[in-house]
Amino acid sequence: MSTPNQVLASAAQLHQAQLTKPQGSLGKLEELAIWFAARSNSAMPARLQPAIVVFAADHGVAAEGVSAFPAEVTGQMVANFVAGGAAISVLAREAGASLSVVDVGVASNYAVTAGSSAQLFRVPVRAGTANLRLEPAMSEQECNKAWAIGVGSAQEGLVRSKTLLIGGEMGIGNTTAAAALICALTDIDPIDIVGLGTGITAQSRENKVQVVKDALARARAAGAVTAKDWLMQVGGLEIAALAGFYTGAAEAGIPALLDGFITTAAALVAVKNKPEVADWLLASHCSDEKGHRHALAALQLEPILQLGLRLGEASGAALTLPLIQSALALHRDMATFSSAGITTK
Ligand SMILES: Cc1cc2ncn([C@H]3O[C@H](COP(=O)(O)O)[C@@H](O)[C@H]3O)c2cc1C
Ligand SMILES: O=C(O)c1cccnc1
Repeated sequence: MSTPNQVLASAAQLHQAQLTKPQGSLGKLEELAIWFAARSNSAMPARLQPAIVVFAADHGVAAEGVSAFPAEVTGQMVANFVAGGAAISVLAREAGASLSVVDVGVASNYAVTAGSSAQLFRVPVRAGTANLRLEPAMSEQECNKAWAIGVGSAQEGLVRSKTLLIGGEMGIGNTTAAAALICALTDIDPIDIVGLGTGITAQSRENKVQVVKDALARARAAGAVTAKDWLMQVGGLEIAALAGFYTGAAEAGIPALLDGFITTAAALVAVKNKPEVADWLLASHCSDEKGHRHALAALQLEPILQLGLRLGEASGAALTLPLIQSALALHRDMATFSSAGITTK
């Protein structure tokens, strides 16, 4: 796996010091330019070519009443992504990012219209996971298959010539799976991680906490130890694909921008499985889902934005793109003190 280039980072830092502004006055934007310089082939990184890939799958645990919406919404939203009407459809267009949808396990039938705004790949590993409260969400083989689809999505034609990869997700019930994974991999109590997802009531949340506790106890008794063990026990097919996606991005030396709670849970799995993946991850925002900030802290990631979002789909990552592109444009295009003839002390 390649590592970020510290020589380019130092060159970028020196360049920042010469731009016509007080030192450090562009705050986090300066850090972003230096971060990308270390991960591109140049101290002056070009405008990013972002690719958004949304992984979709269903969750057997939806039968436990853990979501405010029925499971069929997963497939219906896939159709909405393809038709161009979802939040991520709009935001991808605004940001000039390509949008692809990968169905790794949607259980319901859904119809897609021709003349689509997003490319759809139907490669279901199985029709949704099993109910993770009662049994392993998937087999080891299914988990590896979903993971491999994610790796392939980060390395093959889908993202050719792209310089920033963004993973998104759609899967009714997936905040339950993500919460269980975060608890398992950080040892934080479900009370502090389980949130309201699509907007369940406080009473439903109590049930959701219990579902996560039961799943963790069951998986622990079944001998779950490694990140991949936990992923097959209490994860989801789209979460496995996302973990593979981040791993594939890191292996290809392409930075990946995280979105919300679920993508961060997948990143945690990828990093616990292979710590070097962390070098290629950037956090876009901190969502309103209760445990997100804990998951980001476990990855030692600082989010760029906090807008009270709780949507997923890659929406928070897409919203961060204009800021990142601006950071790079400032780095490339601002005058230096000497070129502008501005005196310093
Ligand atoms: C219409 C609609 C669009 C969405 N887009 C993303 N999610 C988000 O909500 C789901 C997770 O929440 P929970 O665990 O409570 O089911 C995921 O599909 C996530 O991507 C949506 C949810 C709905 C209902
Ligand atoms: O933070 C997220 O990604 C999120 C939160 C609630 C529901 N769906 C996604």
